[in-house]
Amino acid sequence: MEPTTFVLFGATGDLAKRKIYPALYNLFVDGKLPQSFSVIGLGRREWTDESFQANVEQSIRRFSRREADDAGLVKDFLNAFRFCVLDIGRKEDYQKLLKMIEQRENELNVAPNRLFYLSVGPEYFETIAANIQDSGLGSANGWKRLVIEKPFGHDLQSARDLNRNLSKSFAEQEVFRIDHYLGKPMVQKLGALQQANPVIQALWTNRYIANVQITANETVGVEERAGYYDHIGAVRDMFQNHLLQLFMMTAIHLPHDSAPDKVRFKKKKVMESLRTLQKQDVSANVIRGQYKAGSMQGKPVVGYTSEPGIAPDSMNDTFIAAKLEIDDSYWRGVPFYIRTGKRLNEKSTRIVVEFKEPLKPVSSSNEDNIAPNLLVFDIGPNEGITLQLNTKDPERKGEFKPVHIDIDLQDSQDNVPEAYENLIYDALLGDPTFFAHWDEVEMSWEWVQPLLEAFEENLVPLYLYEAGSYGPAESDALLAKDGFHWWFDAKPEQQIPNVEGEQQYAYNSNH
Ligand SMILES: NC(=O)C1=CN([C@@H]2O[C@H](COP(=O)(O)OP(=O)(O)OC[C@H]3O[C@@H](n4cnc5c(N)ncnc54)[C@H](OP(=O)(O)O)[C@@H]3O)[C@@H](O)[C@H]2O)C=CC1
Ligand SMILES: O=C1O[C@H](COP(=O)(O)O)[C@@H](O)[C@H](O)[C@H]1O
Repeated sequence: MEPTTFVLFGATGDLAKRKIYPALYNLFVDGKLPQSFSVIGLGRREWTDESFQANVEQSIRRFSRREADDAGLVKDFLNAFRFCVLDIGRKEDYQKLLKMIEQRENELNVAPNRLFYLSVGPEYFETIAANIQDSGLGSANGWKRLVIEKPFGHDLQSARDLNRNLSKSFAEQEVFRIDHYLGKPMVQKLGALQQANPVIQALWTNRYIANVQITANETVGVEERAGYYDHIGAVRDMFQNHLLQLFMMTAIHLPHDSAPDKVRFKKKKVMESLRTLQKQDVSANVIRGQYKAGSMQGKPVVGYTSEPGIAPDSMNDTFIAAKLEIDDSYWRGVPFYIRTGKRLNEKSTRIVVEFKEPLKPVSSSNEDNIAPNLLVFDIGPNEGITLQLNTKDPERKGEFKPVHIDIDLQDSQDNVPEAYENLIYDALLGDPTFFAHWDEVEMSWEWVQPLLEAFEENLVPLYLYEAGSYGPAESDALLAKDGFHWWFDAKPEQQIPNVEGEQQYAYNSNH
């Protein structure tokens, strides 16, 4: 890996503390940082190198996956960190930064490869990019990269404006747009599972698949982020980015050679074939919800509009479910149901692929128990892959019963890199595969824009759902219209027959 100077805007902030420093430390322990590596932290706070290093040390002790108990190792790691007081709007501060970086590069005798990581509010992205360009920070004789956090725009127009402005200073191949769902280990495996398994490849079409369900349910409410969330809602916070990225990663058909350009090209193809919704069609295909008071794990919780900082008459969405259709030869006729929300019954991010049931039309009475084959990718909080098949139950007159084959990934999970580790590592390597290309971002906003307008104009009802439930009943009805239901919601009538204690096949992925 090439020598790199990691220039971190927002080095005193929450994201840096909780995610970036722990990720860097884990990479360091795993020998995945460049031999020659410096971090220059930036912020307005009057930190010194020493106070910066002390803050980083606290962060890695508290949040990193790898133990920070080897004093020598921790010292070596912290030695790479320097701090520069900088106000994003002050041009002269960038000259000071340039001198400091050049001095570090000279000390270490390394090429001026600079990775600028913007862990600051989106209102600063354009100013920072322009100042990097104007100050000469971006015109040294090495590579430069820009890593930016979400949100990338507030709607289609603002995203386009932002992109146009950033592209004055950074070319598309230099911009690494983080979507942390793309860094999740199971999401990174989706493509490989398809590429390396002809069985999956062969089944990945409308000939065999009845529908696909993508869920990202959360138990948390708005937390302390009222000011941010009340203007954003589930549609911008999760759906436009994370959920549509999961959708693309599920629907792509990958060639064996998965060079970054190919993956991105295939994702773009999916978005190009995605049937667009007109504003007036949104309410038939999209369910908008907001949580009301309820209970979470037996404890009462307030409704969204009673949360601190939220207007009592807020119409903001804390839940969204949508039916998407892809108009290409692979997926025509296969609905993709996508949902996400806060204050739901459980934290789970999951993709369920439900297969068609060719046996059903010729079934006799003892086949009533036949459940569809399902392929389930659990993305979080636990990773796993499960295949639901049917077998015969010798104790019940040979009735059919479903069994689960669990691909048990638990043993190997203790040391699985976290999303930010994967993404920072890729950014250091310059591998853009798991970052959002502008085309994907733009097409996601294009699809979402009619939803934003329909929400704004109240063309879509806002359904209230009880905190601790699985969202509004209308989200169930969205699937019921097509003869389907959400899998794995703990509603008794929708549960698959209990297979506990019955024959199960467990394969450890290490075997
Ligand atoms: N926190 C999280 O879990 C997540 C955050 N994000 C995104 O990451 C970004 C950062 O979030 P987060 O760390 O939570 O935010 P914080 O509010 O905790 O930190 C903001 C950072 O920006 C710096 N900053 C603000 N204004 C200026 C300025 N004028 N000049 C220089 N530095 C400035 C602050 O430094 P100082 O005060 O020292 O000037 C601070 O380091 C945001 O875009 C957020 O949306 C994305 C996903 C998750
Ligand atoms: O980006 C965001 O993601 C989190 C959920 O992330 P996860 O990795 O815990 O699934 C969400 O809580 C937050 O509102 C959103 O901004």
